[in-house]
Amino acid sequence: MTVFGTSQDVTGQYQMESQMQLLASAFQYSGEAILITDHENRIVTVNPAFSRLTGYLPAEAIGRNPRFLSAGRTTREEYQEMWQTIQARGFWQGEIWDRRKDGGIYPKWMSVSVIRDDDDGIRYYVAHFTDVSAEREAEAQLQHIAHHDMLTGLLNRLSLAGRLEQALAAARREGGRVALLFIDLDRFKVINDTLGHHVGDELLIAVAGRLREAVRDSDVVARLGGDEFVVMLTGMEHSGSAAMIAEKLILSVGDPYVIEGHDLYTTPSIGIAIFPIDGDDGQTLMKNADAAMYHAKAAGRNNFQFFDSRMNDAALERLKIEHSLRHALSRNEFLLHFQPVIDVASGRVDGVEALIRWLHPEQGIIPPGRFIGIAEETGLIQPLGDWVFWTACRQLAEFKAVGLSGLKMSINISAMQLRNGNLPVLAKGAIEAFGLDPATLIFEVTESVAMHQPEETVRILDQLHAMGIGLAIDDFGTGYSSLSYLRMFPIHHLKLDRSFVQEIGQGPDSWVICDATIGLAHNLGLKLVAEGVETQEQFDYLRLQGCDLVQGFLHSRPLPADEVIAFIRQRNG
Ligand SMILES: Nc1nc2c(ncn2[C@@H]2O[C@H](COP(=O)(O)O[C@H]3[C@@H](O)[C@H](n4cnc5c(=O)[nH]c(N)nc54)O[C@@H]3COP(=O)(O)O)[C@@H](O)[C@H]2O)c(=O)[nH]1
Repeated sequence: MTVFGTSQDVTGQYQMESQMQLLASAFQYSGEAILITDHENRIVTVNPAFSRLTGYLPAEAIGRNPRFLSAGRTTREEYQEMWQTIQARGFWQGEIWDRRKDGGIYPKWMSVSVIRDDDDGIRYYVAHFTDVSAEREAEAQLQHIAHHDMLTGLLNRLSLAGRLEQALAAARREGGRVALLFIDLDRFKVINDTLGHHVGDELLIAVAGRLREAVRDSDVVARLGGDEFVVMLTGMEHSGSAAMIAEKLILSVGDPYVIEGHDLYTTPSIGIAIFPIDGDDGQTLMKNADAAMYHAKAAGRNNFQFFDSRMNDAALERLKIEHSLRHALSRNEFLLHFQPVIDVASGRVDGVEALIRWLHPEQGIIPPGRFIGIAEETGLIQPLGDWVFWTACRQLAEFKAVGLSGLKMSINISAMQLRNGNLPVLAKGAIEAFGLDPATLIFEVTESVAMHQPEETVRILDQLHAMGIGLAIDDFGTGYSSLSYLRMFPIHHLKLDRSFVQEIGQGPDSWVICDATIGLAHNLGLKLVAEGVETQEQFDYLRLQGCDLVQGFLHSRPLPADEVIAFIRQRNG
């Protein structure tokens, strides 16, 4: 069979068609929204990704000018610049804000290209775009993290430094004042160490909220880390305004907190430095506010202090002590002195209180008032307290060995020692190692430590009591004792703080607290020990009121071991 016909080469057409199909699929399935407009910028077509992103179907978009998508956030100038670039270069890329059909606005990253005809006239504009909200949110979050404290949401140290520089620049220009209030929470470490970091964190969040509420929105509140905060005040007429705000912060932060069922208390110590009086730059002001804060701590905490140039010497001194304290234990620089406790009725020495002394190689004897607080804040009180305990027990065994059997040894126990759970084990070890009678050991816990976390204190004191160890509440009258807890503590002694003893004879009501405390102790079946008895008048009054035991310079200062042995032998015969 013969076939006649003509043939034509369709390869080019075929290639063109398959190219078109490929482009159509790319348009159809592109993940990026694509919108094509004609030379008058009327929408000719949109792809499915456009509808998914904007919410508009093709029929709702075609024929319209794309400006209907605008969120109204991109400025007229920005659009003008975009069009100028498109006309001049045939291409533009950038970010603009649009609005979806549902009203939601979003930033989009868009590229616009021009397609020209054979005569170089504009035929189409092709725009590709994607929603970049997620990227912008992530960036904003990173910015937030970089400038804020993650726990409390307050500004961080970095942002504070920036704000401080701005405020100082404005104050220099306009002749204003800037106050920095450096705030450190008193005994926060105890809460953190005893109730755990999650409770400590909640407390910091609550404190941050109170600080924020106590000042104006325009004032800056920042957390530097740990329990350190800074409030920066601007636009003050005089320094008195900073004092008023500090007072307000003390009241607000000092109110009780209820966190995870615990009633918690903390107070702030605040140091104030003011531009231009206390420093000309941010760094100096921060350093001076910090020094003033340490001064507030030293002045009894829960107060504020203005910076004074002499404070830098004190801050330096504190730093030096903290530094050398870290090595003092391994260098064997501590020793114990013992202050006799006198039985009022018999006049005999009933026991002694172990009091630590630091024999500093350059400064000589440093009293505990200058380093116990630092040891508590730095955590060094734990090894130091263990050393005191062990050394006092060894000394008690030596007292017994030289014939002073039955003598009692009172030992001060810090908050951290009380709560870390190790104390009963340590006590058992020492009692066994030195063959001590547990009843000759008396642990002294200050009233504020005991009342800070009373349920926990009861639990630990119960364990020590069960071992036969005697317990005393120290500095009684200076804290805020709840009588119901006092009844629950398995204690044997109340130690009346020396500030009340020293008031005896000083005025018409000077005896009231002494009398009431003696009465309270006896009603609870406890012995009352009066501390700091310095005069015969104080002693006579206390004896008359039925005080059981006294301790003070009238009878003896704290003495080294050999001297206290001689004192007891002479006194007890
Ligand atoms: N956690 C520990 N704390 C301790 C330890 N050793 C001491 N301390 C505490 O340090 C504070 C100051 O103690 P110190 O300088 O030793 O003063 C004691 C006495 O010297 C002083 N005192 C005694 N009698 C008088 C007096 O008649 N007048 C007067 N002005 N002061 C006197 O009182 C201090 C004893 O106080 P107290 O413990 O409350 O009985 C002090 O708080 C110590 O507790 C330690 O090893 N661990």
